Amino acid sequence: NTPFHAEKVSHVEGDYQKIYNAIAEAIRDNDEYDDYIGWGPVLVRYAWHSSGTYAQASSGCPHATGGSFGGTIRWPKELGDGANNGLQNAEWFMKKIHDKFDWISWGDLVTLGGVTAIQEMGGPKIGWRAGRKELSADNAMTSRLPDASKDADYVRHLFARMGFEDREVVSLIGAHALGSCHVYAPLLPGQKKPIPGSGYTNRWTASPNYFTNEFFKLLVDDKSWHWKEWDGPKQWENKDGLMMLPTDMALVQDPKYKKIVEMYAKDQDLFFKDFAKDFQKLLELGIEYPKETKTFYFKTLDEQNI
Ligand code: HEM
Ligand SMILES: Cc1cnc2ccccc2c1N
Repeated sequence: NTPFHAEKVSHVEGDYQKIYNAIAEAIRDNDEYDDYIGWGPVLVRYAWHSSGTYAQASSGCPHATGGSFGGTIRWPKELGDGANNGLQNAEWFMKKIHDKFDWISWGDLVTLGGVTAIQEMGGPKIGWRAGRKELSADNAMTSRLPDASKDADYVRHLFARMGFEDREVVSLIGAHALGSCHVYAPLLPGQKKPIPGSGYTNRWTASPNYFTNEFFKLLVDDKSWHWKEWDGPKQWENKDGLMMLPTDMALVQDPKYKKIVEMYAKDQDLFFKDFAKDFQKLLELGIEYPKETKTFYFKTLDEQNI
């Protein structure tokens, strides 16, 4: 029940490595974005949001829908979904890359951006396959992405719709070691009025632009979590002013999720191995690839001495 068939592409790994390098250099050269968190985290969220609209075939809907295949997150209807607040910035960043490499499909570009960001922030190598295409705005998907105010049962159900089980859900949400939450999205160059973010606020982790298992350690080791006293949406806060969303804290409120959080808090290598597999699965939801399609593993800038 994969609704979309990837096309056989004419470009080779080296061509995509050039785009990887352009994205990676743009991340490195614009490090002041979002108070020096940089562009990495929002590009990861952009790739995840373009993919997380996927729904398996169900009694309600006879065939699978959504996912990253058509690059439909670019269309105002999908990008304008409240859950995507702030991702206009990622779109602005990626348009500048697409101007230089207009041969790549938007669906491939968005997911390649997520892979590049994870690897350039010290994360594991993520396998990536080309062949997504451009679908029109009437394929845009809304109100499929998760609501952060909910509990563990809601999270389990929402990710089951995408075909993920408990261990995959926990590893994927481990990406919340990265980046921040924003009442208003960071200003773009020349922008006067900020656009709304998710409405949550955050002081970030100690290393918001390095991919680590710190999210899990914070959940397990820190005993100071309490409800934040403020007039914004309910969220948790610890003694250092760090935050957790209700759906983050749900991962240690639910006994099954909690066992997995403790496992990743103790073993960063295991987290990296699982995340690499699960993030590729997320970015490829709903897509069938020709059997001879090669999986590319890109080199980081450091590995190329660039
Ligand atoms: C229950 C599931 C999830 C919920 C409710 C959720 C919710 C959120 C919210 C509210 C923000 C703050 C956005 C902002 O204000 O800028 C955020 C940020 C982020 N999310 Fe998630 N998320 C979920 C799962 C994921 C997954 C699966 C990934 C990736 C694999 C991910 C990656 C990120 C990243 C990297 C950021 C930081 C973005 C930035 O700093 O601009 N999240 N998430
Ligand atoms: C420590 C922490 C917890 N939750 C988050 C949710 C979204 C974005 C960033 C987060 C983050 N740095």
